[in-house]
Amino acid sequence: MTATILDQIFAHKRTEVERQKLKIPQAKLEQQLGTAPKPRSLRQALRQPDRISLIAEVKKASPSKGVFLENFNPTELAETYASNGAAAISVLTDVRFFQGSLIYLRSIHEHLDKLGYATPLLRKDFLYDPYQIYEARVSGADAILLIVGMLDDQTLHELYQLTYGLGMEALVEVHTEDEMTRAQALQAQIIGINNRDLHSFSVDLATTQRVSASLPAIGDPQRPVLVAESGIHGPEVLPTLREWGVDAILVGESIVLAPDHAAHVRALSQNEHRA
Ligand SMILES: O=C(O)c1ccccc1NCC(=O)[C@H](O)[C@H](O)COP(=O)(O)O
Repeated sequence: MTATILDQIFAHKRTEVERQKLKIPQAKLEQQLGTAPKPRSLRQALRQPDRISLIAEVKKASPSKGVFLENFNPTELAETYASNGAAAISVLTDVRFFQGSLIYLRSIHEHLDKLGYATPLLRKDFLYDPYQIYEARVSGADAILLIVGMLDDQTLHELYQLTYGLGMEALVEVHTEDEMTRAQALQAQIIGINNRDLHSFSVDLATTQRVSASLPAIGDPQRPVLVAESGIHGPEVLPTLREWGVDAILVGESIVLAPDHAAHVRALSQNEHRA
């Protein structure tokens, strides 16, 4: 049987993490916690009564589509996002398949901090080991991604607890109704529904509507912050997503491919409506 790209990503991630642990042991990361920047709340940034918030992604490449941006400048891109209304910024840190880096996360944090932007940063990667949560925290992440489909319940629970224990928040990503049940059992406060099937890469926006059906009703204080992820091209879909109770969208490809990044970020961020 041939390994899918997702299998290859997971296999390589394990090698990468083990190699990294030899370079910088976890104990060393733990020592750095005292001087790491204080995390900002992703949840607060995303739940706005009058609009759908934008998490804009710093995405140079993807395993399904290859390189999007040849002249890729992560700090410049993040500045464009922050200055044009993005509520939060997702930074892909996977090296091999997305051409991302933890160094980008650190430099974006420092750059935005210098400019006075407090936009929360999400470490977007395939996280399965506590080591990666410490790495995220000392590199300036305010939140991390946990993909339910790649974790057993015990690991999911442990990583979730560690994340909040370190002062960060987790975007808990699901793609199916079963995964949503597991995210709800975790009492996840921020749930992302990925419209992209990570096995076939096919994208269907209706996944958000279908998979969110079991959440508490819109307006119920128990309802988690709901993020629709992937496959969002323009602001024309925002009214529909609003009807489905979506609080935020996570967008990468359509922003980095837009001829004018700033204009596209503004178009996706400025969608005020009556609360
Ligand atoms: O983007 C991919 O092709 C991909 C392939 C395999 C695993 C994950 C993948 N993407 C990660 C993401 O979740 C997206 O980067 C993110 O949701 C933004 O999606 P888009 O707006 O469609 O770039």
